[in-house]
Amino acid sequence: MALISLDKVNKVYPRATRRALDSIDLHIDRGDFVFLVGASGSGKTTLLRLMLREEEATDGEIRIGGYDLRRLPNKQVPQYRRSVGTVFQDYKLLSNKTVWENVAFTLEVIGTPRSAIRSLVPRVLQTVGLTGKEKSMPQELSGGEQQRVAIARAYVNHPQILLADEPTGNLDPTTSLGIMEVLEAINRTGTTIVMATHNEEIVNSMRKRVVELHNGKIVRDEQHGSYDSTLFFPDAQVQARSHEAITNPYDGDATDVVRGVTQPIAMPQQGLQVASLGERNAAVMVQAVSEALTSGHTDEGIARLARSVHAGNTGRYGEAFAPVEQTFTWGKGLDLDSINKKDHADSSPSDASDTEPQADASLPEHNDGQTDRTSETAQVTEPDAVSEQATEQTQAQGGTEQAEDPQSRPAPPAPPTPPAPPAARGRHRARRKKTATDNPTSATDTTPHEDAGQTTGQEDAR
Ligand SMILES: Nc1ncnc2c1ncn2[C@@H]1O[C@H](COP(=O)(O)OP(=O)(O)OP(=O)(O)O)[C@@H](O)[C@H]1O
Repeated sequence: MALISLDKVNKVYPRATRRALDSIDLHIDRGDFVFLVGASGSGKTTLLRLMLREEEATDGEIRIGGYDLRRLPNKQVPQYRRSVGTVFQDYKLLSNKTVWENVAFTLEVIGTPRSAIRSLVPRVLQTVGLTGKEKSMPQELSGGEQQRVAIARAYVNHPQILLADEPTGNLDPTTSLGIMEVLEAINRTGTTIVMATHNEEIVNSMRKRVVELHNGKIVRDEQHGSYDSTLFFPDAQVQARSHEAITNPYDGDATDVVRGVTQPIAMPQQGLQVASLGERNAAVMVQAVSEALTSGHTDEGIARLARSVHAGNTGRYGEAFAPVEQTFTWGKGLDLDSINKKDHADSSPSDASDTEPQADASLPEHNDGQTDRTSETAQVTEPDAVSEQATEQTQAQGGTEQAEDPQSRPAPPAPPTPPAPPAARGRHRARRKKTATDNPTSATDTTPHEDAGQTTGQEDAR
């Protein structure tokens, strides 16, 4: 039975003149990775909000992970949401807490002991490339950094499902690549991911299942799909790009579609001395994602995306992205040596070495075998010692310090001019949402969620 089942779902917002969702039938199996695509206003966010039970369907059935959302009493909604991680473009970080505290708070709410939190938070932050930013407040972070905190918070409690609404919106290609690396690693731990996106390069590179919405209806549902729909925009350019996305880019023939299917990673159990369910979930998840990112196994989709980023592809719509060489890389990241090697190795196009880690990404030993579980409501603050240690570690690795000095980098090549979109595709033009990057106060003004994966009302009582 599918983990996510929607049957004949309609959604009509109050005062709306048409259905935001119209007779949606959608079934998603456990462990799937699904892209939701479609023009602005086609219903992607509405679909995600129904799955989170932020909105209720007007008609139809929604069953997710054993919960019947149409009949779920409001008092059980927070419990349901604990099994769903969310990464939405408005970040939903706790504006009055540091980066450290934002991640720690999520762990704290699921019952992770303080000792484990102290051990886990640095590892989580390292995984998402935020070592050294522990003491920063959300409003002191860039949009990409805020998004990474949101991802860190979303995955630490090992959700069954992760809903992501344009998690790479407004971010440069390299940062987007890092986010996709982490999402792909999370998916390989068994978490089902549903991600709405306008990012053509990501969809075409990853070759996951693609569900396209148009005026609230599902008009396309393809395994290993591409971004472009030839169904509604059957012009020659769209058709050619769609064919190219599936059959050609960079690494051979269509059989790569099959090779590109991600293999699940074993969730590590050994060597972890755990005291509580919350601690076990968080520790296992953090270790699994870290190992997925540092294992040397590169997912084919991520490798294609890395090559696409390296090639300077900015997507159909040619957003003015910063060049790769000027962008702080994280996750496995890209480094110039690998890129240069790749340039000279086009004779072996399936080589995925672009995405090898730049530095020793091995994690510190996990030594939190303590069982001194503290009160679930204990305030977890950022230990200076750990923070300083993390900063020193970053400096030793030449991480942020080096990357933040663009002067030391060679001048980047000018990115290629993207093709102008055909007139018929105007409705699919990538849309810039207003985010914390555009308006520094927007992240801080966001209404918090009620549960652990998101902001909860509990922190207000602190
Ligand atoms: N709270 C609301 N009240 C009334 N109408 C809404 C509301 N939220 C969304 N809509 C409408 O529902 C339709 C679907 O919107 P939705 O945000 O789901 O689209 P989307 O595909 O996510 O768009 P985008 O790509 O721009 O984020 C649109 O016509 C929109 O105007």
